[in-house]
Amino acid sequence: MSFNLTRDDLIRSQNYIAGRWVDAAAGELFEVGNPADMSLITRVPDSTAAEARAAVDAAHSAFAEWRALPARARGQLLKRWHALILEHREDLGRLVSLEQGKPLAEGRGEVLYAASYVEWFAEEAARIEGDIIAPAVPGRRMMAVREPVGVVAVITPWNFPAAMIARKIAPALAAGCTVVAKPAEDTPLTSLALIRLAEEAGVPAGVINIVCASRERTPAVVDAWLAERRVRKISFTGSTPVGKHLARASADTLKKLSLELGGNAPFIVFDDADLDAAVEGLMAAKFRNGGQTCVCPNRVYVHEAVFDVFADKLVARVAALKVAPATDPEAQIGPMINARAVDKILQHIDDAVARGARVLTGGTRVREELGPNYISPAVLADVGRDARLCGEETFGPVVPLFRFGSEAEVLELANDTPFGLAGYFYSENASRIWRVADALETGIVGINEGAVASEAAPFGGVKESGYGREGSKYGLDDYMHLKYLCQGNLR
Ligand SMILES: NC(=O)c1ccc[n+]([C@@H]2O[C@H](COP(=O)([O-])OP(=O)(O)OC[C@H]3O[C@@H](n4cnc5c(N)ncnc54)[C@H](O)[C@@H]3O)[C@@H](O)[C@H]2O)c1
Ligand SMILES: O=C[C@H](O)CS(=O)(=O)O
Repeated sequence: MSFNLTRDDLIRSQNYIAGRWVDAAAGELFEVGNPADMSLITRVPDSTAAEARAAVDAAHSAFAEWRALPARARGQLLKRWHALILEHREDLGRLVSLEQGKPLAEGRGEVLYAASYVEWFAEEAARIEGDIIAPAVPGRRMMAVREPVGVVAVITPWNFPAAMIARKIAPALAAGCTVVAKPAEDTPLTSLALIRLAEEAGVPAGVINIVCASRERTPAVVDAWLAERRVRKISFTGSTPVGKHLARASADTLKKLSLELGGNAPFIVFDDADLDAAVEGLMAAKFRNGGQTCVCPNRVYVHEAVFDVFADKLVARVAALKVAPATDPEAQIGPMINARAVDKILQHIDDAVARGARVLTGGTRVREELGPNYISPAVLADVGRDARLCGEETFGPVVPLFRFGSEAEVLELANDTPFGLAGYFYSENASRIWRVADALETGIVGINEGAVASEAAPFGGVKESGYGREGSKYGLDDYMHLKYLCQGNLR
């Protein structure tokens, strides 16, 4: 199956600034490749601070009119955008899989996930309300109103090229903010296509602006936004080191921050768990996007009484996973995004084995006739607690199994990380469920469930996984601030 789109104009190769598709002033480009076979897809502008500032000029100029538009009118435009995304979901799904590598079924699924955020905030726009406050003294009226923060800089990762940018732009626009966006250098095309559809939906010029930049040029583009007082907020999804950099660098202008950062999710299987459900939950949580998600289990703790049975069940399922490019309709594990990712995953495996771990299945390069980015899904047993993968996100199809004895022991292990995004556990004991759910130091907890993503839920982390929440009825708060109005001298 080819990746021919029915609308090939959805493959954009320019920035979108002030309602115009434009090249970078210096005309420089960088390549966007297909991780499945390293072929060239297209080239896009390699922007500089000049393009970054032009985008801010456009967003700032558009802000007053956009925020003055009634929120329900903004919601109507988001609904039109949502309808266009659904109308083009096949093309968009193919574009996701083409540039990111995930199996096409996942690419299609991601587009629907992205669309669900646009729909959710189209509806939330109508519920932007404030409070009337009871005054303590006569002749006074008091209220709290919610206002958009202003121009928002959106910076997104490569692993969900549709959902992550939709999860930011939708609430920003619903709130009345305008946006300057920079997608990940590995996967800019889906973002450009989504913004083409927003343009078609009638989102006014300057409300959304997107500039592309290579890995080398990205710091200059983002630093220009960090220095801009007119940029009032940064909404970032990506690694914790970059998130920390943005937090430090935005301090001079005290920008509002949303930081959706790295994870190191524990996955705990208690001796009272439904083991078949736990295996299926782990398969769903771990191997989505080939293990390249921020909420993938990174450490799997199995009670010693059920370890061998669970490991056997798991290995049977993992060994059967099909590694293939997205063009293969039976693909379950696609290529990793790039060589750096493959190297890190293999280093984690080698380090664990060097410290005594046993490889029960997988963990090697495969399908090399297709390209260098394919790894067979791996299950490791008896991994040492000093292994690198205990402290670092593997971000790949590797399941390290650890034995544990008591609830207290495993909770100490699970929380022994600077990260706190997601955690999962399987138990059929009601009292234990609430003890463990309370004790896990994460922003998200899957209880007898491995697939927790939902636009209706507040998504975000604690500790060094960042702060802020995306999605849910709380999702607008990150793009608004409260203003207190006090009117006196009333008779
Ligand atoms: N919490 C979440 O919702 C979530 C979602 C997806 C990915 N992630 C995390 O993102 C990481 C993987 O994504 P990634 O490799 O794209 O992360 P990354 O931090 O390398 O890149 C994310 C974005 O930041 C940009 N960037 C990189 N260096 C920068 C710099 N010095 N200054 C400004 N911007 C810079 C990149 O170009 C990209 O657009 C993982 O840690 C994963 O856990 C978190
Ligand atoms: O990789 C990070 C994503 O936010 C995971 S999810 O799709 O939101 O679950």
